[in-house]
Amino acid sequence: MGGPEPDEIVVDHLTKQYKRLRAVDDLSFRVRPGRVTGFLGPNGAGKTTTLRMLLGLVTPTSGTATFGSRRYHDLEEPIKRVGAVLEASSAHRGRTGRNHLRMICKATGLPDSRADEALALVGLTPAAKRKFKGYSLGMKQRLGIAAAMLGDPRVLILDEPANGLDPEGIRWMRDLLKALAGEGRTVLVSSHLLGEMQLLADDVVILAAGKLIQQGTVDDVLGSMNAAQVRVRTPQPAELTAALDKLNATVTAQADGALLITGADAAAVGHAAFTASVELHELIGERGDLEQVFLQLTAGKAGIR
Ligand SMILES: Nc1ncnc2c1ncn2[C@@H]1O[C@H](COP(=O)(O)OP(=O)(O)OP(=O)(O)O)[C@@H](O)[C@H]1O
Repeated sequence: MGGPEPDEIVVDHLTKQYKRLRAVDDLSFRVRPGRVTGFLGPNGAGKTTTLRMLLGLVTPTSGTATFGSRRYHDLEEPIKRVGAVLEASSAHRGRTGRNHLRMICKATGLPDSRADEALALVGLTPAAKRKFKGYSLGMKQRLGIAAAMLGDPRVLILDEPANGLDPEGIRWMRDLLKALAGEGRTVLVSSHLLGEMQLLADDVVILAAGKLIQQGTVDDVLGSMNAAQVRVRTPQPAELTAALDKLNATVTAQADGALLITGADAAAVGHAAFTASVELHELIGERGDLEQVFLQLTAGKAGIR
């Protein structure tokens, strides 16, 4: 791997130890600009802790989390480099959305005009003069993104942004994040909504119990051996199972008499059957979905720690 680009997120041997609990355990991965990267893991996997270390809100026990090669606190004008939405945005209840954003502009030296631009970006212009206490959860999420986008940052970090959104809101969020990545920004989104990630993300980083389980493009992760699933019918199930055992594939008998095989693709199963002179009546390769891969990858690692 070459040196990092300035807008690349680089997590390098990052560890956070809380007394007896190692929330993040020697974690290394990179997040590239111009793509949406899904940060996935079961509850308690360490996603939020990692994002907080990136943003300088939690001090790592060891290792580093940087933008290019600079820590958040070492960035000049961080509001123009990195935008973050860590939890449903909070604002003073009696303040309007626009005034909330204008106050952030004032505090960070941005022109007031950015408030209205950011409101327009997230479709909140009609609610600009409404008070925060009257905002729905979806509107609060939008306001949080508007705040993160005030400085027009090249890197955007969002922790569970789809929480509380209705299907239309989720589609809106997906389109916005894809468009922002399309402009060359780095977009890192944590979520446990796997179906949504499959639609949204280009790359995924999968975490369980503080450790990296897998990283790659969504296509690669889905296409990985564990995702492949093959459905077979044969009058010689015992012989086929014995032949597949040598490939370390898992064979499960289905209620309808078919065998479901994971850990080998259709070509490997066909070849094993041919070599062992096993007659096949049906051979169908099926692609797993991200949910399935995720469950396989994190199986047994997601327990209470
Ligand atoms: N300040 C803290 N002190 C002690 N333990 C903590 C602290 N913050 C987080 N933890 C623990 O670290 C582990 C990882 O938590 P974290 O919130 O990073 O996970 P997560 O992947 O974001 O999970 P979730 O999806 O549930 O938010 C959890 O077991 C959590 O209880």
